[in-house]
Amino acid sequence: MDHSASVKIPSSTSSPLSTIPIPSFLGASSKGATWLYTTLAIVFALLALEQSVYRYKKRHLPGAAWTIPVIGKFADSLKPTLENYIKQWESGALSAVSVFNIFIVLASTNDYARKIFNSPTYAEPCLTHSGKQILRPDNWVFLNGKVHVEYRRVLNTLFTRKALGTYLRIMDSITRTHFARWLDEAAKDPSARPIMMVARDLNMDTSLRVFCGSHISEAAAKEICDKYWRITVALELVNFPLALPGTKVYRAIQARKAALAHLEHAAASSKLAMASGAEPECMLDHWVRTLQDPAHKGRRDFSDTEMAMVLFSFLFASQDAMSSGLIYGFQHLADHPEILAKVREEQERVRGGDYEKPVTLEMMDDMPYLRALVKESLRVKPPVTMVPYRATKAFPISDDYTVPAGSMVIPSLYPSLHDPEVFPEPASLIPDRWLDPESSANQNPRNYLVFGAGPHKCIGNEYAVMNIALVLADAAVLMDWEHHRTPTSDKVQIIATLFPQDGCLLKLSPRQKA
Ligand code: HEM
Repeated sequence: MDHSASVKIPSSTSSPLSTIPIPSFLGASSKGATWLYTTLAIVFALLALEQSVYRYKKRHLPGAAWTIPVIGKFADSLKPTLENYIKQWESGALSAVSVFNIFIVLASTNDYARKIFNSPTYAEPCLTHSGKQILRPDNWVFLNGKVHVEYRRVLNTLFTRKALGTYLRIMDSITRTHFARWLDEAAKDPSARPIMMVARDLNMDTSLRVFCGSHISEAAAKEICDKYWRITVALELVNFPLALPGTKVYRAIQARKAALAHLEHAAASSKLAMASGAEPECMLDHWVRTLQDPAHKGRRDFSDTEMAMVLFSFLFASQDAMSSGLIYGFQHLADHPEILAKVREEQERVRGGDYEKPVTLEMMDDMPYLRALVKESLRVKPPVTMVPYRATKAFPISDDYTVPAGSMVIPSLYPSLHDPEVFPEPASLIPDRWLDPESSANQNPRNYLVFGAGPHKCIGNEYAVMNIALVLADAAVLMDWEHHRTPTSDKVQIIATLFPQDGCLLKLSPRQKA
């Protein structure tokens, strides 16, 4: 008999339930309903838990009272703007956000920023949330404490004055080659064009030749340069959590693998060249030679992979920051002809009118105005606005707040560099503030956080200033450039570092001397 056709409800509920004939379709849907209600209850409980955890961690810090379920402020982190960051910094010395349930504490004051940089027992750099996946978790930059100090001690030998002198010659020659190409292109099409990508290419070419000299082929250098953009665009504060094929992080990891293979090959080639008694011509050669020196104290055995990972960490740390510094250097000089005139005056004095002569370190030492300009340009538009760290344990950052273990804790550099007490007219480009030893800028070196602070402070800071200064000095004597200003020239876009939104449109021509 088909029970579904006629259901008889017994008059007395005393009948055992098992005897009630339940239609098969109703049975399935009530099971489905149970599942549905259970799932909804679990989801609801998880969402409530998510909010409670967020509020528990945030405590009294400024920040949204509720977090958007699951994704939090993911949309903001995909499209970060300087305006939003400034709003966040202005909301308090410490403030909180959450993205994909990663709890983030932002520190805006100089004291808190320095405290994070200088508390290696509580916090370690994590670069971005996916930084370890892109760089590889065994990269030396993730070391901490004594092992980090010892590793860095060896790497410091790559930035001695003697080594910088060798690099300067390479930088000078690559820069001139690129400028000749820029001018050729400009002769064919004299319209103003964005220098964003050509400046990135110049920077990548310079880095690869300084690091690897002729141990890297043209084809390999081109492949690294072409693929590097995939790494840049993956450097969001927090990425989609899984590095699945097609995601930005996945593509960045593939680009890193390709770069590492070429850099390993370069390391092996340098070892062979140095063993055969060749003269050091690049950073790798300097490194191999230093390790062979009987007077060298410390580790001597670095595998090709380890050397490649160090060079990759340098590329990773410098490509975006240097490109940003260069582009704003060009834009600032174009927008301040009076400052460009002073740079040219100094070049004239130091180079004595001979613009073909390669620039030496001694000549650079004699260019204080140029160095002041670079320092100021990096202050006005610091390439890196903040440096993500991770709290390795509960971090009592202030008397009334402890950053929960596992959270991101981010020292912000921008507010210290735009503090009006230290830098009057903070948004204005005033190189002279660095030429007066008594100025508040020079009296407060703790505020100059362009290169971070503490044990992980940028190892390439002198290299960086020297390279940007050299490029701008060569540009000042070899080219004229006119900035085609647009409504977005002064607006900032953040793609890992800061760039003018319109890519900085320049009209280039060979220098017409007065
Ligand atoms: C304008 C250019 C540059 C800027 C603004 C810049 C800025 C920074 C900042 C803010 C940090 C984090 C410091 C901290 O956590 O305290 C850093 C770290 C680092 N930078 Fe740079 N940097 C630049 C160029 C370079 C260059 C050219 C190199 C290498 C040739 C380099 C290599 C590194 C490395 C390896 C670290 C990590 C150091 C460690 O963990 O011990 N940077 N940089």
